[in-house]
Amino acid sequence: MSDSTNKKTGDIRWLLQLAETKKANLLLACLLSVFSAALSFAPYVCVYFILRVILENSGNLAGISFSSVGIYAWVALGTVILGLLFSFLSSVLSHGAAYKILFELRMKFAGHISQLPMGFHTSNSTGKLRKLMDENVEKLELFIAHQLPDAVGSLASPVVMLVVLFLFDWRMGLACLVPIVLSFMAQAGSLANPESKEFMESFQDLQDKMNSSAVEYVRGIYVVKAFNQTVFSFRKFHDTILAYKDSAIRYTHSVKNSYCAFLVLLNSVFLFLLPVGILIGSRAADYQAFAIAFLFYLIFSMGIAGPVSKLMYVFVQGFMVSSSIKRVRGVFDTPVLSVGVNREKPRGNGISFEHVFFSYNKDDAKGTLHDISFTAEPGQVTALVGPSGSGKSTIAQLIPRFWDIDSGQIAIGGVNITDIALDDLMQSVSFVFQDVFLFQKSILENIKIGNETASDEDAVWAAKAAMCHEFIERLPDGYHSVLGSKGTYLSGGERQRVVIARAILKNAPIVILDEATAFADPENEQKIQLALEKLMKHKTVIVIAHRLSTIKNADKIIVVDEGRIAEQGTHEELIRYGAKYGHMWDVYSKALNWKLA
Ligand SMILES: Nc1ncnc2c1ncn2[C@@H]1O[C@H](COP(=O)(O)OP(=O)(O)OP(=O)(O)O)[C@@H](O)[C@H]1O
Repeated sequence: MSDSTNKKTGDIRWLLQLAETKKANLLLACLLSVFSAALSFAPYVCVYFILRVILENSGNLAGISFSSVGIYAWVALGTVILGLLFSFLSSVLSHGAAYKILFELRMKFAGHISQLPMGFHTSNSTGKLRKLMDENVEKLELFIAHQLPDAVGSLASPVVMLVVLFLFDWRMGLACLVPIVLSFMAQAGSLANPESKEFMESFQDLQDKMNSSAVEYVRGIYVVKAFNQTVFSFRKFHDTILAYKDSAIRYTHSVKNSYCAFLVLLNSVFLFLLPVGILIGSRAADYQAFAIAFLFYLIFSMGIAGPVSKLMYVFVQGFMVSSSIKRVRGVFDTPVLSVGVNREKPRGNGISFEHVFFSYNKDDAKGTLHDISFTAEPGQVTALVGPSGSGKSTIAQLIPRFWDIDSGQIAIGGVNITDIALDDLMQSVSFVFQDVFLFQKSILENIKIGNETASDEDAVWAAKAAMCHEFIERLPDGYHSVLGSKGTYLSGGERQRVVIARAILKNAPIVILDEATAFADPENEQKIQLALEKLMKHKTVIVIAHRLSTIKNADKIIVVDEGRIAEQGTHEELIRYGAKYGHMWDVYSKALNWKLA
């Protein structure tokens, strides 16, 4: 689905390709909708025949065969019931197909975005992605379940309507057709209006912006409250709402004339039919035949506006849905991280960086990392130190391919990481971030994210190893306590240890710790350190730490400065060398003494 070959395919066709197994159901739903639309005109034809029976016997009402009138009446009733039944069945089939497609689409969407590089996520806000996954995908459901059968039915309606219009008197049929064509022209003018086109395109952009700023506002509510900001002082949110409102008002103004003309013309069939009818009537040789036809067209003209309005509605919705499809498809068309054709499994757990160059912004000649080369051996701790912004986290994040490098090579167990299947790569690496993220699920489930096939006993074992067991047992529902409910709130240090338990359960051979103990208090830090020791045992460990005391005993210390490796060695070697690390250690030791003094 994400193949570039699909790019050329029409958006609606792309959506229909998703239907796959449900194609037959959708086809049948559309067919039933066509039957239902065609049957909606049948009662009018029956009315014509009833009128004919009545008027042909107008001089002698007693001679009217009520059995033939009754048949037409029953046929009319039967077609109405059958039409409703077809419409109902069509709706059942299309809804069934739509929900199946919706489910598959959401699953594929979630799977796809998890395989996209981090760059995609940093340039697409959470609010925008939420809207895409939620509202835009929902619109596709609306389209498949309602608009698609309606559209097919609505397209069939004018054809049947044309046939019926010219069935009894082409001149009166033409008189009814003229306002319909004129109303179409008026509406087509509005759809072709550059302003309305621009609105259709910008409509979703503005909604996206409103969503993103709403999510940002809610996420930043701590800052808003701490600095006593009001809703209106949160300018971005406020401005996006205003931009949306302005755009909607401008659009309404731009289409109001053509839309009013469309409605007025569509409902003015009488205005065209009456003079034509009078003219024909005044010259009619067979007045009775004329009267029957005229009465028929007068009645039929009342049923014209409904299907035509529906057709227009379907057109407008088609515009909207195609914009939604474009957006969802845009995400699917974003290439996932590529894996070489010769997929290999790592032949060990050592990590090597060879002349790695990387830049977040490909247009920035300065770059972020330059010529990074080092190895991290299995069973050893390799520490990355250096000033803030020097590139330590970036180096660590390149290992699980959060980003792809520009040149050079990163290998695990001698295999280029781009040749390792993403699942294998993810299985090889555990990442413990400074920013802890826990899902609003039970603690047990949060730990089991590390290894979904693990048993509950294993998860409890991991929690014990990560020094979590004690505080989890004290929670209202123990391991089944859902975070954020019934007063289940964890401190920063406790959250950190749950994340370590998750990593212990995952038992990946490579462990990356990004400032894992940065904000812990001494008691928590000791517990976290004990938990980390269990996690790090016999693993290839990469540690990023500001506090040099925590990495003093590392097997290798790599000093990063302005995106380059300045020096590397053990603590003693680097102190003896007396350059950057020596200076950092001096400053750090003085700061420690200063704090104690
Ligand atoms: N997602 C990103 N997009 C663009 N630039 C980024 C991104 N993340 C980091 N950078 C930039 O890359 C450089 C290195 O950042 P990085 O986070 O790797 O440094 P660090 O040494 O880990 O810093 P710290 O110790 O403060 O966490 C910085 O200039 C930073 O602004």
